[in-house]
Amino acid sequence: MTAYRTEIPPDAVAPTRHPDAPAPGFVLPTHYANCFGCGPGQPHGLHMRIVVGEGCDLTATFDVTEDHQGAPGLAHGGLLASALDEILGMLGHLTRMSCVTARLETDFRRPVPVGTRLYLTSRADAVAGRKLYASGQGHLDAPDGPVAVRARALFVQVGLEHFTENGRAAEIDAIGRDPSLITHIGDYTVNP
Ligand SMILES: CCCCCCCC(=O)SCCNC(=O)CCNC(=O)[C@H](O)C(C)(C)COP(=O)(O)OP(=O)(O)OC[C@H]1O[C@@H](n2cnc3c(N)ncnc32)[C@H](O)[C@@H]1OP(=O)(O)O
Repeated sequence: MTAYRTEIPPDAVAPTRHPDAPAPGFVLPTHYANCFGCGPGQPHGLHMRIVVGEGCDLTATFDVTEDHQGAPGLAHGGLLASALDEILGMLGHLTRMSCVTARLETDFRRPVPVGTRLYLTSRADAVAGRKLYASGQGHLDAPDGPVAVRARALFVQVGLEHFTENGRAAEIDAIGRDPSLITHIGDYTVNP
């Protein structure tokens, strides 16, 4: 059997949904206007609409367009991995862990034609210190459609300095001039 580096370690615990996490059904706003996964500022981005679930889980849709092609009429695999990365990363809204992706393992099970609406799910599986283990999948054209892509991921919790010290100054400064580029939910923002 394959040994995954995203295998959950024995000292991990079940994730806890934060008491102030958004309610089930809440549509998460983009966390950053220029995010490729969810931002409106990216004309060819994924424009994902991510909805809070009942537990530590999320659902989303992603419409695959001609801008997302890898082979003729088919979605690029890296973009499908990006969609999973986005819905997995947004789980931090529920656990209130500001995380970045450390590892993302993706299985591509079926081709995804242009014109497909991909129904994505993600859930937090376990937490071990700063590490959040999560998994997700994408279904073709219906929430219970065939699984086309699935992933397991490890996210690592970071502080705000991860973004302010590593991000390009132009974009960090732009947020200083226009704070609405990043979105807070109540008193909280996941990142940047
Ligand atoms: C709302 C937001 C939605 C956004 C969705 C999209 C999210 C993204 O795509 S984020 C962008 C892509 N990711 C990145 O740029 C991250 C780049 N990597 C880094 O900055 C660093 O390597 C970082 C922060 C992950 C870890 O560095 P650091 O803070 O020094 O911690 P480090 O001690 O190395 O690792 C912490 C733990 O994670 C483990 N770990 C780190 N990387 C990996 C890995 N790739 N595989 C397995 N384990 C890992 C370490 O072994 C360590 O485990 P333990 O605590 O048991 O010793």
